[in-house]
Amino acid sequence: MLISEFFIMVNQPTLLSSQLFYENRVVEVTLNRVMLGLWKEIETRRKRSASFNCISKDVSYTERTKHHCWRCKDIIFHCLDKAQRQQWVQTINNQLSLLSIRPKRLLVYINPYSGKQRGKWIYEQRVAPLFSRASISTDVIVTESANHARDHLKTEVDLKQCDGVVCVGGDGMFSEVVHGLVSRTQSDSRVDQNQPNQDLVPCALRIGIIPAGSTDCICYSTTGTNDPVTSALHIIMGDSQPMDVCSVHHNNTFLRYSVSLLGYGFYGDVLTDSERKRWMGPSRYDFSGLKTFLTHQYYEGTVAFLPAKDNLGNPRDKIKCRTRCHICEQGANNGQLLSGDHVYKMAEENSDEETSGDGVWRVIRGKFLAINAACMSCACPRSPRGLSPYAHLADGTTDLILVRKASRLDFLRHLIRHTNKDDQFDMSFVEVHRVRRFRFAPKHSNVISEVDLSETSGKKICNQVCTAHPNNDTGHSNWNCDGEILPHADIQVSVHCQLIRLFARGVERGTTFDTYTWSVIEGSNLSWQA
Ligand SMILES: CCCCCCCCCCCCC/C=C/[C@@H](O)[C@H](COP(=O)(O)O)NC(=O)CCCCC
Ligand SMILES: Nc1ncnc2c1ncn2[C@@H]1O[C@H](COP(=O)(O)OP(=O)(O)O)[C@@H](O)[C@H]1O
Ligand SMILES: [Ca+2]
Repeated sequence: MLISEFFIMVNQPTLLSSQLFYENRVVEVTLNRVMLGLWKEIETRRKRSASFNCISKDVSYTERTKHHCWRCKDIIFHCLDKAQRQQWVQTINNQLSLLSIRPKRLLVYINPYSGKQRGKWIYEQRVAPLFSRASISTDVIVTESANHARDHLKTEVDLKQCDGVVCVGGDGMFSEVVHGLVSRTQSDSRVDQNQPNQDLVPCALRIGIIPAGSTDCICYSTTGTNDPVTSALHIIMGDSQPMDVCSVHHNNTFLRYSVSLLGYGFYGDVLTDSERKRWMGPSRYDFSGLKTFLTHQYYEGTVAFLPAKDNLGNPRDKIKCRTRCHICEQGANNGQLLSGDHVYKMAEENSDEETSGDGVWRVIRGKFLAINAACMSCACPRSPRGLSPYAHLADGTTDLILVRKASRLDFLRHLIRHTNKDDQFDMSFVEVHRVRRFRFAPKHSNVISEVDLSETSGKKICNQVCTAHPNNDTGHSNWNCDGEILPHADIQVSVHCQLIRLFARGVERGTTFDTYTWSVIEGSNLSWQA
């Protein structure tokens, strides 16, 4: 069982301090009140972040390693006698019983078809042994169909019987769990999800993600990596990261929630095409991405948005969302989602402003290759800085990225910048706004494809992909909502600040503070050798 997170805080009151043996040396080990485990020894100079865990004869500890990954390691302390051992075990157990942040009972959903279909293996081989080592009991459900987890959470589960919900899979599986938990919380509180301006009730249970999917953007953006063991250790340590959720409505009817990407145009078309190629696994996105890029379709429509307050920075301010982010704290204090009725209409002009109860709406009309809303950075292995590198996990805003009609070459330059350190927003046809709400209305006429076959050497490929393009008939794209296709192009979106919490701590800074962080885990049979 993981007892606590331990910090080296020299002035904290000491609960227990003894000389123990470690690797044939005498070391001074101190346990302090604020769950402080100071392995004082001569070796504090080591300055590694770690947490240790007493299991059987070993003390195991988790250690932060490279690239935001955490690992479990073992260490053996030897006591002078049984009495000393008993004293340590007793004191640690007492501390353990005081910790309520660490989950003891988890409900686990595994999507066996996520990503490369290794979800079950990953859970059984890499995660379950750690949970059992930390004395966490689990109810494991391998899903049998899409929406199995969502519907189970919505209607069947006694939420009081568990301390958290874990999903093993990709962003789609996480989205299922979010829908189940958020909808259940609203129906238990008699809140009507169909009202776009309704304040929603935050979910009580935290959600853990064990990454096993195709994109794993939500896991990567909230931990800094897509490593299953790291995610398991964040769950065991009881980390908590609040997260914003966007609600998506069409004509005052609730459609879906979104926590990462809402993308119309390019990302909507990539998803629509890729759904027919699920058999290809994660590489379906590369194939459909190339195909959609060659199609070079643009869409006409009107975007209206309510800008965020100034104290929440802007999408190009270079302030990254990191553990204990102060911008997210501001967002929570602002109470970003203000209630009340807001009437706004789409302007016919290219750009306009409309006033409503809680601020000035801006209206922009144009032809767009992509309209993306990133409620978090959307960092993932394909794009390590993400769609909007300075977006925040829990500030109550989303970054609205408008990519206007541009040449294919310019669009390629823009896309490539998602994969390196260059600024993808520093281009004349791209604009980005930090917003609390937005609305999109497509132009109700067929959009003519901009493809000029004569300008590309890949004429033949281009010809094929254009004729096969899914949306040429309607002139509309689809919205990609965390990897699910939305049935309507005309949507209203509101951000709900910190509606859910994850077993994560956000992306950690690589500062010396982190390297001083220690934790201790304990097993009931702690038996140090005399
Ligand atoms: C020429 C190089 C172009 C490279 C462009 C790379 C840009 C990548 C940005 C990715 C943002 C991803 C945002 C997350 C989306 C996921 O929610 C969604 C569903 O994931 P999953 O459930 O795991 O399948 N994934 C996608 O929509 C895939 C987008 C890939 C676009 C190439
Ligand atoms: N047992 C199942 N059979 C089929 N589809 C499922 C099952 N369980 C979940 N799903 C659905 O699979 C889709 C993709 O899941 P996800 O875990 O995101 O994988 P990937 O990252 O590969 O897209 C989601 O829409 C989810 O609702
Ligand atoms: Ca946000």
